Amino acid sequence: MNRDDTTDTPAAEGPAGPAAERLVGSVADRDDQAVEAALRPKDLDEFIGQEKVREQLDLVLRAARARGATADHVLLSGAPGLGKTTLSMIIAAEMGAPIRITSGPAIQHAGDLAAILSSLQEGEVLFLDEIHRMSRPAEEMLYMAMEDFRVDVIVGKGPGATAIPLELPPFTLVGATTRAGLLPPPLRDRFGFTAHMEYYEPAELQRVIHRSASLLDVEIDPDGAAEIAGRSRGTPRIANRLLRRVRDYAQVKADGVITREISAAALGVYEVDGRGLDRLDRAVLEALLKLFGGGPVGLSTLAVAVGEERETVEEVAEPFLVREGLLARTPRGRVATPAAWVHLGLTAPTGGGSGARTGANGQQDLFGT
Ligand SMILES: Nc1ncnc2c1ncn2[C@@H]1O[C@H](COP(=O)(O)OP(=O)(O)OP(=O)(O)O)[C@@H](O)[C@H]1O
Repeated sequence: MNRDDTTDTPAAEGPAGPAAERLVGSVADRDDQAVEAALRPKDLDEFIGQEKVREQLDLVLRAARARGATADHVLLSGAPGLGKTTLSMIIAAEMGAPIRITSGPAIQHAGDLAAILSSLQEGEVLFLDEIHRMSRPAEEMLYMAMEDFRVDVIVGKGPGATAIPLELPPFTLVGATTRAGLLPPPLRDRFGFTAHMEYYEPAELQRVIHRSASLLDVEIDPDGAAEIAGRSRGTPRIANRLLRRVRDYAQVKADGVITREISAAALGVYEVDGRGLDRLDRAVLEALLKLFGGGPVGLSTLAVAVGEERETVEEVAEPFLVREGLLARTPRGRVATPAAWVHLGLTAPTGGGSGARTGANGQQDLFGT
């Protein structure tokens, strides 16, 4: 199948590749890792936004505490940087339990998982990031561990192999995934509580920025925070990263106080525009509008036009452009929406010549009639 044929929801940016190096990339870089620990909310009251998730989780944890029991297993899904790791640490803190952190790709053999599980303390929280990337044998071992707090350790090979049952202390598994749809149903069904984390509203990000600014001892006014929030792509990690770059600018070019003008000027230097698009996002949109009249155009052609790999365009630039309603993936190729023309300050061509107007399969009315 031609991959231009995709009309599905784009995947979140993956952990590797160009996404990891962008100022507006949602995956943590080295710099983020150094400061994130200091910025993480420590309990549910401090955790901003995600009201429903917080309310439901609060009930789950309170009930478990009242019963003197270990909390149910929790599955957190959502894009990178929305607070899954933070929430897992809060779960442990609220339960007064230690936490062990690992990830699906780190568990390649069932034996790796058996070693971790067998060393857990009673009530411990095991945070398994990217749980959808665990190996199959480990996944199957996890089924039994989650349900019966027991694993079968296989000793030996071939016909002589024997399974030695091993009892585990009760523990809480917190699984995190950017791709809940990739989890096999038997695994998904073993979580007692599942929460989907949504992108944050600008007002919530503004609160995140104020909180982080105060922890970093940076002076910021409400307009300055609003300006950063509007460019943070709904993601607290990006908001915190942009805040740090704006802080640098405010210190070097001004008196250290972050205002709307300072935020806009600083993020202008880093080529993050008013809506959070960066150089690559805008290059893709510009090519689509200026070279192809708004489309439809195939992904490969678009990628050549911007001098990038098609995977970079598809996985790094497009998800946000689609989410923002600036670009649509149609069976005939990529099409710019009216909002894309407005955002770049360009005028959509009139008449029937534009691909955007003549686009097929339900896209004809993108510009209205
Ligand atoms: N609700 C929130 N309130 C305040 N800060 C938040 C919130 N959610 C996330 N953050 C901040 O954003 C940063 C990234 O959060 P976190 O590492 O928990 O994201 P994640 O979803 O686990 O990302 P990944 O999937 O890449 O592991 C943290 O430093 C944290 O301080």
